[in-house]
Amino acid sequence: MSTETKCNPDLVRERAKCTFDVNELINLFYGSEKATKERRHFEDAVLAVKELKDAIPEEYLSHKERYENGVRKATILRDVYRDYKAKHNRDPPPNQITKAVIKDISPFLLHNGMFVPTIAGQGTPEQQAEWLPKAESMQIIGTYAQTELGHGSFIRGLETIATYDPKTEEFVLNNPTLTSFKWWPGGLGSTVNHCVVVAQLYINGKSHGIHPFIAQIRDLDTHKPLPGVKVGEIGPKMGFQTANNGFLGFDNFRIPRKNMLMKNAQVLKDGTFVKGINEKLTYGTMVMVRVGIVGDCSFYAALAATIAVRYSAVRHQSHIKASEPEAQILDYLTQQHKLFIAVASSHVYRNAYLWMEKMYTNVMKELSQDKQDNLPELHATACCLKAVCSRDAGSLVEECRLACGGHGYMASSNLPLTYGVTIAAVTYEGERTVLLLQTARYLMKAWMAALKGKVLSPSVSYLLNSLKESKKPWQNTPEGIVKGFQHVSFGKVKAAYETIQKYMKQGKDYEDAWNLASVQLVKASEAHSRAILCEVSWEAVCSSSASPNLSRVLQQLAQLYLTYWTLETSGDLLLYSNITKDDLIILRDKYEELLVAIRPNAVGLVDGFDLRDEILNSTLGSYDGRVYERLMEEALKSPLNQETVNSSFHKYLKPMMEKAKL
Ligand SMILES: CC/C=C\C/C=C\C/C=C\C/C=C\C/C=C\C/C=C\C=C\C(=O)SCCNC(=O)CCNC(=O)[C@H](O)C(C)(C)COP(=O)(O)OP(=O)(O)OC[C@H]1O[C@@H](n2cnc3c(N)ncnc32)[C@H](O)[C@@H]1OP(=O)(O)O
Ligand SMILES: Cc1cc2nc3c(=O)[nH]c(=O)nc-3n(C[C@H](O)[C@H](O)[C@H](O)COP(=O)(O)OP(=O)(O)OC[C@H]3O[C@@H](n4cnc5c(N)ncnc54)[C@H](O)[C@@H]3O)c2cc1C
Repeated sequence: MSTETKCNPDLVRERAKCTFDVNELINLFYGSEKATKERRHFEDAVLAVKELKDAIPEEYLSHKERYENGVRKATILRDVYRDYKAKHNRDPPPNQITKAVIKDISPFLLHNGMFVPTIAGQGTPEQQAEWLPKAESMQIIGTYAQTELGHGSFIRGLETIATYDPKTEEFVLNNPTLTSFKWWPGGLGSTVNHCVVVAQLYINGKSHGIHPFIAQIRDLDTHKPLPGVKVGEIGPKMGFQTANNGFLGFDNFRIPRKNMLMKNAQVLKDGTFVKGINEKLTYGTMVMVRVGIVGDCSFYAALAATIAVRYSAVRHQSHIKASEPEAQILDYLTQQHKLFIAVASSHVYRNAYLWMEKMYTNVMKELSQDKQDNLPELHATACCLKAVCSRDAGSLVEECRLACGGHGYMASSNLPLTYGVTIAAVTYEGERTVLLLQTARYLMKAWMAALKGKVLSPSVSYLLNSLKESKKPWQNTPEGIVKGFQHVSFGKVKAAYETIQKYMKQGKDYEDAWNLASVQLVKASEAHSRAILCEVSWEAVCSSSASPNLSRVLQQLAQLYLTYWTLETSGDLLLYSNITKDDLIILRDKYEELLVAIRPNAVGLVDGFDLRDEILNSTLGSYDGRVYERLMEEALKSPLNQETVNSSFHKYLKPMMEKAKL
């Protein structure tokens, strides 16, 4: 029997309506038919491992049990990765199967996501040769320990100290205050035995800024903290329950000189400090992860959209016309307005990620040739896209959850957990406002260069064009809208710059003027991000190799994104571009037409994300649409349903009722 015949009939009908080839979309989204095959093959291999299946839903486990189950599954998953590599002589293809296995966040996320990359990116060839084989094969497990109780954003203010002792050729690590304790690193709580510690380097009483050091913190056999190490877990959070975030403090803890990662700056045996070519290269891992987070945002938007769109196709409630049966809630235009932007945004973030990945790879290549010219552009762009995509993705996931009504509030919908995980990215790897202000620094410099008629980097060259060109009449085309967003960014950058100048003319120094203009600076960075997202995604759609049928739908999605944000930010466009009220009315109508045009393909579009049921992990979103059956099946797994009468009845309820009779 085919899967289709077991499906909810609404979903069968939806799939029959689809005007494009879903497999073509899947292959386009993931790169190629080969990439799809390899990814699915790997996912199959993981899901075939019986031990990775959970007996009961994670939510019924205690904090400790949940962590232990997470570690158990992460180690099995690690074996599957290793076996795949041994068999195929290459890493497994990019995939999201960890989400099907760990459900929440792996206690190894920081090992793979930051510990290994930091050794690779910040270590000398000798250090890489020493640490990488051990780390990659999991002989040692590590994390990235930077944030402290007192400082996360302002990393120059970190208080962990590494004092060089030339007599023994060692660094002495200390956390002199409570606020200097490391706080947050994933896996630190109970999992890792090593970490990259970011600390202030002192030589002969002189500070040399922050640098990364490798420290072994637990015994490899007993796992006990080494003498001089105080380490533990920070407790339950809004999400990330299995990430095992921890705290760490050192008391005169010695590590050899070779444990400072010295690709950028070095400390010689005699204590001579050799400065790197650019001290900000020490922040390299964060830049890489910020790029990766844009890709993650695409995944989370796709996951939430898949669940909410499928559910909305299955769910019937009320009537559009009294004479007709109860409507699928997906037929309400308000529902389409809530959901289709999540589908469209997932594609936008995916294209932005691929674009950023190219920029990242180019800059890394240039850095290996000691060329740094494009590093500021990479940093500025990664900061603002990470900031804007993570916040937007969080809001989209929450909107999808709300769009599922009461059932969206069930843990078994997987939308609450997904929200907790998605929204965390607004804060980690650089808090949103702080990162937008980094981009604003870059924009102010670009603006000053533009005023002097200098050539600007590609991502900000529109500032120069907008400065040179007189504003042309608004055009209600995608290209016209992209230009409009560039005008908004131009206008906001100019206004923020002029506000700083105004305060300085009033006698304020630059720093105070900056702070007074910072709300505008943040808005300028947001507008710059929106202009990039619109331009990059529209160009990607126009240059795609999709068939005419698919291309039409992808263009509709991209236009939906452009139109949605035009309407959302119409005040800005009225202020800074030549858009008129009439143009906005035309675009409002166009937006509604787009929702109606996308509607028949809604289920096909989310099927095109190719997220299997195990990854969705949702009663509401599975491929077959057996929503109500699954809700009931999951409810019956509650421990409270494993007994007819709970002991609390005899202990509390009955005595209470009897007391009440007296
Ligand atoms: C291609 C990639 C492909 C794939 C990616 C692969 C994997 C990733 C995949 C997915 C990701 C998902 C998960 C990953 C794993 C982990 C995530 C989970 C947990 C999270 C971990 C963490 O949170 S770790 C801690 C992160 N902490 C921060 O982000 C701190 C934020 N703060 C800062 O970065 C800095 O303090 C600051 C930038 C805000 C300020 O620095 P400061 O030294 O004070 O600088 P200023 O004096 O303000 O001067 C600024 C000048 O320096 C330039 N600058 C700053 N940073 C950089 C940089 N990184 N690169 C280059 N230049 C930089 C800045 O532009 C200024 O220049 P001026 O010319 O204007 O002076
Ligand atoms: C789930 C999760 C996982 C994490 N994992 C790790 C990890 O593995 N390793 C690690 O080292 N860290 C980790 N972190 C820490 C994370 O990187 C920091 O929390 C983050 O960088 C924000 O720093 P903060 O907490 O100091 O926020 P703060 O800087 O204290 O932010 C608080 C408020 O102050 C504002 N603010 C701060 N500075 C400025 C400024 N200059 N201008 C304007 N406003 C400002 C912010 O905008 C924000 O509104 C994790 C955090 C989370 C939530």
